Amino acid sequence: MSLESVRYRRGSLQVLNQLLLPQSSQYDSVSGVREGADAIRTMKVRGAPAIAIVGSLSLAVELTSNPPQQTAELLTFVRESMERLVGARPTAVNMKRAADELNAFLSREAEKPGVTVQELTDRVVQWAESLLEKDVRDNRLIGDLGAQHILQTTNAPAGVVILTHCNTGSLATAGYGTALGVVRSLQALGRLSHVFCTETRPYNQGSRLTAYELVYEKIPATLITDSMAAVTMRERQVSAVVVGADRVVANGDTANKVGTYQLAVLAKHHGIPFYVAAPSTSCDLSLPTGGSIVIEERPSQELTDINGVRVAAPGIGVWNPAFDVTPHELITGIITEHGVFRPEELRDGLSQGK
Ligand SMILES: CSC[C@H]1O[C@H](OP(=O)(O)O)[C@H](O)[C@@H]1O
Repeated sequence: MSLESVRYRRGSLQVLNQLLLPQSSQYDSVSGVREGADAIRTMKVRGAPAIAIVGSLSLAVELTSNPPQQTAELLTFVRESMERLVGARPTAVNMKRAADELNAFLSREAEKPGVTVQELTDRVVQWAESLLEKDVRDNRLIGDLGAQHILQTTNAPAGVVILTHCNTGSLATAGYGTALGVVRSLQALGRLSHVFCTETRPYNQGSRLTAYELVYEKIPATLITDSMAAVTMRERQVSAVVVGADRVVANGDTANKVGTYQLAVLAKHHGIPFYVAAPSTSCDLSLPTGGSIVIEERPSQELTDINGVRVAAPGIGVWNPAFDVTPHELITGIITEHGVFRPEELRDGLSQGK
């Protein structure tokens, strides 16, 4: 079984259908933007960085197979395609950032004298392709910087114990992962004792995806239910909680998988450091606080049903937000590819890292 969420070569994009994991490892072809948006909306593909990468590559494959003949047509197609992709899932900022950056890039390129529509199309495709390598590079930096920081600030002579939530590994990114990247770097240093991963109801990214990644890489780990987080922190010598992010805003408030906020409250209560691991592509400094973040609400069946079988009482009301916002006061540090910052240092830290 493979841990690659995406398989891409120019003109061909395949995504690992994460709805079928861990039972089966099936790659589905994505031939264009509509299929890319559907794969994101249905959560075949998920994870803030992976959403932006698959969305952008779905545009690249469509442009490769059906290149516009006029520059004006290209500009309109790219703008409308990115709007469609951004609309697939609203909370993670990565796809919106990619859309804004690509539209700005293309506008600048289109102003250059004598540039042809084919040259512009090629530059859009190359721009999308560059996201793959950049994401893996960023994740390895996040992993190494986060591991070093945790080793320097925690006393864990027998090895570090990490509690993590949702899936933030190779299945949520182009590879290596963010919070799971920190786990991988600690493991590579021989300084990881154990990982506790939460089930992460209702989509079960923890039991289906993170557990799959940890077993695959023979990283010592234990699956717990979301409701076991408090007793695990009290009785299992957790050194640090490390989670991912879908949108970190200017004051450090962070939207992440629902259940993250309560982990932060529990970590505070138990005196355990709480870290958000996220690339700068998951940061949105245009929003001053987390109150402005749109929280996606998903179909009630994702909560009431298991494998298509209803387990909740018929007729009960359902609230199924996919994310919650952790206030910056509960966050010890934000681990980025530019460094580890306290929430109040984030804006300056990112601007200096550019
Ligand atoms: C590497 S960030 C992954 C981030 O995205 C997940 O959300 P979803 O599975 O709904 O796309 C979750 O919030 C993770 O922390």
